[in-house]
Amino acid sequence: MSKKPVRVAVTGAAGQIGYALLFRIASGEMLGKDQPVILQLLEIPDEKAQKALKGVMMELDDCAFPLLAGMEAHGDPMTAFKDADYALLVGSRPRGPGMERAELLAVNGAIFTAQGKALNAVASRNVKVLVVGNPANTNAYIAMKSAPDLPRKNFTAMLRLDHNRAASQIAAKTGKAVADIEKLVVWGNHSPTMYADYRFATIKGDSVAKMINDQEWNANTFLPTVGKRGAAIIEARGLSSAASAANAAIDHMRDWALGTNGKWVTMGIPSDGQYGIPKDTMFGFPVTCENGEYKLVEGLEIDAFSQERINKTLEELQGEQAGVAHLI
Ligand SMILES: NC(=O)c1ccc[n+]([C@@H]2O[C@H](COP(=O)([O-])OP(=O)(O)OC[C@H]3O[C@@H](n4cnc5c(N)ncnc54)[C@H](O)[C@@H]3O)[C@@H](O)[C@H]2O)c1
Ligand SMILES: O=C(O)C[C@H](O)C(=O)O
Repeated sequence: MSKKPVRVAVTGAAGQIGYALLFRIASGEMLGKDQPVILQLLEIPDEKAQKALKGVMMELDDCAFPLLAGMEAHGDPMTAFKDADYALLVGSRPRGPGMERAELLAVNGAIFTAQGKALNAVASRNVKVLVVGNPANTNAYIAMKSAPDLPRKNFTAMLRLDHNRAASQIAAKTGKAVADIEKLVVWGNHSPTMYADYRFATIKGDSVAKMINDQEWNANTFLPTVGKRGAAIIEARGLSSAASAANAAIDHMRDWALGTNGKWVTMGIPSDGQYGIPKDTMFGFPVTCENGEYKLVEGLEIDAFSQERINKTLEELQGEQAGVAHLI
């Protein structure tokens, strides 16, 4: 007996990340090789964008994906999000060279007010929402606050690209396999203030911190490399990350839906006050996932260096949050 299709809404479906994302969702990489999907694709109600969306849908058709049970093109979130079980909110403007992500709030923030309201009105009550559009943490906060009838825990921000980047840097430094890295976390904001923390990380049971044993490398190479990787990619590509971002979105949603078997991953989630992070702050935390729910890893020791880094990224997030009060 095959599973009933689930409805997956993706915004910005004709953009860079959308193009790197949709085919992997339709192939089963996000929700499993036994889970049929109906794609509900949202683009701006502009002739050129809708035409580009139709082109993407033609290519999806031409892949003859067995799991693609249906596809819809939309220009209005109120129809795009109807009965959505999953919503990947990518649609928004990317930054260019020399910009900080927070500068995008002026053009992107209001998108997430409207889309949060639409999710609140028409999506499944159990909808899992991932905000990718930058600045992701604050846009996820806006969407969550615009959807008062949906559980707060349904709304998340993408810190998984940062998590994957940190793991890749640690693998390179230690010469070990990236798949063997456990108990890694990236705290805070998807911005250069993020705090990639390998103090608890292990590789086949051995401490990563002890393997590396180099606080200077940690503070002056590892942290800035991970924190500024987005800008480095824009500098190199001339465009912001897309395939690696799509990959992170797949990882985030797959783990949330199908579980992590006890492995820690990083998700941007609304704080309930743990680690001194004020309630509702959309913050990168370590979580494990099981039965479609994430669970915060609590009780981790926060030393003076870590507290200083966490305070810095929290202060930045609180500033962004204060700056969008008019959008909620
Ligand atoms: N959180 C992360 O780790 C991460 C990683 C990479 C990119 N991003 C962000 O993701 C966003 C998208 O990046 P991209 O490279 O795909 O950009 P892009 O410009 O290639 O595509 C964005 C698409 O969104 C559409 N769009 C704009 N406003 C929309 C709206 N209100 N509703 C629906 N669609 C809308 C545009 O028409 C466009 O097709 C940017 O904000 C970028 O900064 C975040
Ligand atoms: O850096 C950007 O603007 C894109 C994205 O957030 C990234 O981290 O690659």
